[in-house]
Amino acid sequence: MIMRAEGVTLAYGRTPVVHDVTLDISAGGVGLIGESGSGKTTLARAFLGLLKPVRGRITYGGRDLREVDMKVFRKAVQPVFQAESLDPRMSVGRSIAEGSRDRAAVPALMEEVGLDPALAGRKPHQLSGGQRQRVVIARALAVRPELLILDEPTSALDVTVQARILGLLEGVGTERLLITHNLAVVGRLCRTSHVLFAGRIVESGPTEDLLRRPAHPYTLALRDAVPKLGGEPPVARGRAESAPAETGCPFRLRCPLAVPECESAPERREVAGRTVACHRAELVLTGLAAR
Ligand SMILES: Nc1ncnc2c1ncn2[C@@H]1O[C@H](COP(=O)(O)OP(=O)(O)OP(=O)(O)O)[C@@H](O)[C@H]1O
Repeated sequence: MIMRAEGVTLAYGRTPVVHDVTLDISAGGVGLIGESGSGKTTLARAFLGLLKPVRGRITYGGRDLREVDMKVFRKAVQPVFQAESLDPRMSVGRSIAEGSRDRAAVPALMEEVGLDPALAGRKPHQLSGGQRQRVVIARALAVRPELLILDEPTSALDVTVQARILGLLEGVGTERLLITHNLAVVGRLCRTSHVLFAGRIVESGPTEDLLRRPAHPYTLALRDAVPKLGGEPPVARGRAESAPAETGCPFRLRCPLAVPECESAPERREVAGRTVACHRAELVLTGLAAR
């Protein structure tokens, strides 16, 4: 295991937005899936050491992040955010060399991510969106990190370019935590996935199982939104506008299967090889819920 969140609660000021999250970043890729505002980026920031938990802890190599040498950590764990994060005034070659301070390595890195080294002198706006995203990946790889934390690395790209970037990431081999609202993306890159709703993990398990047979109605709604690659946020039978419930199951006001029992918060429990927080998981698994 590379990193771990143990009972982590994260807040901005006094407002908690991620609640009691426990998850391991282990080999094979880990996906964090949820719609806009579910807390994915907030959790990514905590894994990058940019936001401190108000409860629980984040560990790296088994040690609390607060005790880890940040110089070592900052190289080992690299963010891959959207290409808009590139400095517009800097040539892409300089951007790539920024972390490693090794200009000589730039051509090889550019080739590694499928970019012509002749483009090194260009500014980001002189490249296509897909090329810019490759620059962001090359910049992260320049320091030979142990783990990449990828936040919606392909959502700004059209579907064919998106597929090529996913192919590139598949080939890179560095361990990854991948954040996305798109289940199809984690299907390619992550062995294990966690589904986040309103700052809580509602389902965790092998990505293949989550995609094939979701156990939580929210995962089901996300999965059924998959054909709209990079498209709109998922809807659960037209009730997507409802705010999360403050008591009981947070999804219950949007859930087509909600019953009075859902007014009490469901415990996380093991069902069919995954961990799910839903009173109705067995019903979802039978497939009846999809009709
Ligand atoms: N700097 C901030 N200050 C206060 N609240 C914030 C801040 N950043 C995010 N939030 C709030 O925290 C919650 C989670 O936001 P977060 O950006 O983590 O979600 P997300 O799942 O990554 O969404 P998206 O896919 O849109 O990026 C939201 O309610 C958001 O409004």
